[in-house]
Amino acid sequence: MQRYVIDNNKNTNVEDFQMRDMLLSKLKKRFTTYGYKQVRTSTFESYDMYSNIIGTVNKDEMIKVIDTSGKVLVLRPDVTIPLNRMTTLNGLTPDNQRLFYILDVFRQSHAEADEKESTQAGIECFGDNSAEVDSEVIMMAIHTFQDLGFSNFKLEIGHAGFFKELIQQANLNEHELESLQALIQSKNLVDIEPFLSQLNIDEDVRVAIQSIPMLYGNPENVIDQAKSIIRNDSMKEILQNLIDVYEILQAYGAENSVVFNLGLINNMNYYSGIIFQGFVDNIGKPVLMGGRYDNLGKQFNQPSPAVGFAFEVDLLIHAIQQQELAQPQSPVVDVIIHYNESKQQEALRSAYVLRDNGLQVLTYLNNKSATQIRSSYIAEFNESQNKLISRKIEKNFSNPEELLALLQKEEN
Ligand SMILES: N[C@@H](Cc1c[nH]c[nH+]1)C(=O)O
Repeated sequence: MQRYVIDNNKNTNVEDFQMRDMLLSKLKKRFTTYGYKQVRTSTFESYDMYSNIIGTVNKDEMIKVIDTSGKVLVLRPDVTIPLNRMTTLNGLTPDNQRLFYILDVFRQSHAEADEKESTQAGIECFGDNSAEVDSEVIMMAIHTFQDLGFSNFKLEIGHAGFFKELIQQANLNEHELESLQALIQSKNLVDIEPFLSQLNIDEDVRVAIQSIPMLYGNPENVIDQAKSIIRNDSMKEILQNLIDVYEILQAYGAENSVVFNLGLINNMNYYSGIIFQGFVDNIGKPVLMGGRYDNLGKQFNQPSPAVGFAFEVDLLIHAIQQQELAQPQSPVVDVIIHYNESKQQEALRSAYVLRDNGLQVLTYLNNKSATQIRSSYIAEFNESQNKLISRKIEKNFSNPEELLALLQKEEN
């Protein structure tokens, strides 16, 4: 028989779903405490928009669909771009400056052809380009990592402009630039030197570029080292921006969670300022990416400073499972009611009252087996008595209201 399975490992079971739901509610709660409001964007986007915008997802990685009128669409490959378009076109209001989303994005890289769909939980903050906002956004990411129980996570902070400024002085063609970016990204010190020597660039620019992969680690050390390769005022400003952000992170008490990496290069090319990636143990890829992208709005004819990030939810789940950070399994329901036929009316009325008060209830006639299902309480209705049982108590009650009162008292 044909097995119509497209993506086997995406068929998650109920337990995985519950754990995912718990994770998402933690993320939502945290984002909300920083004043962010949830939004969504359309699943279908115009292919033309993505192909005309500079610095977006690689065209080959987008998943295209054709609608009934023959128009080419793409499945949402990124959320930052449509949200940026939405806010720049609608104009900034107090309500749309701080937005968050939990949405699927669709991309298919050649390296990971099976992965087409992943969930991102992200935030975007529009309308302010201060170091305070950069730091607050980074702090929010750190706070979220802490909520999820990761003890050993790191945020690597860099700057999209630092590398770009240096590179401009080297006059590389597109192909050379791509190769150099790949070498720097993989910190391939062995190959960088010969690669740069065969290009026609100034000696001191070459030495400066060569030192970029080493600009990694303790922020204070990196800042000191970077000072020695500064070549113009823009680079000086960039370094000052990094210093400012670091000082504010120190004020938050978050300095131990960050390292500086001036060789950091993010996938998206729309970044113009500070950029960052988040890492946890045993996951070879960043589980979080973000940064400042002040120039993206200009492509919708409306400049708008903005900064944001997105967590890769599927990678987070993988990490949580690996590190066994998920809480022990919670009861499936609050109360299981067992009843005899003679007590049916009383038992079902009790179930109604409890459910009406927000409790999760399952009912079983004549002790029909429900032993597999975990519940915090069992309520028994039989000829002789009505009894509420939990690990801690065993108490009699005579009507639904009394049962509810008992449960409420126990929970307080
Ligand atoms: N959209 C980016 C993440 C991001 C959100 N905001 C800023 N950057 C990505 O998919 O990598």
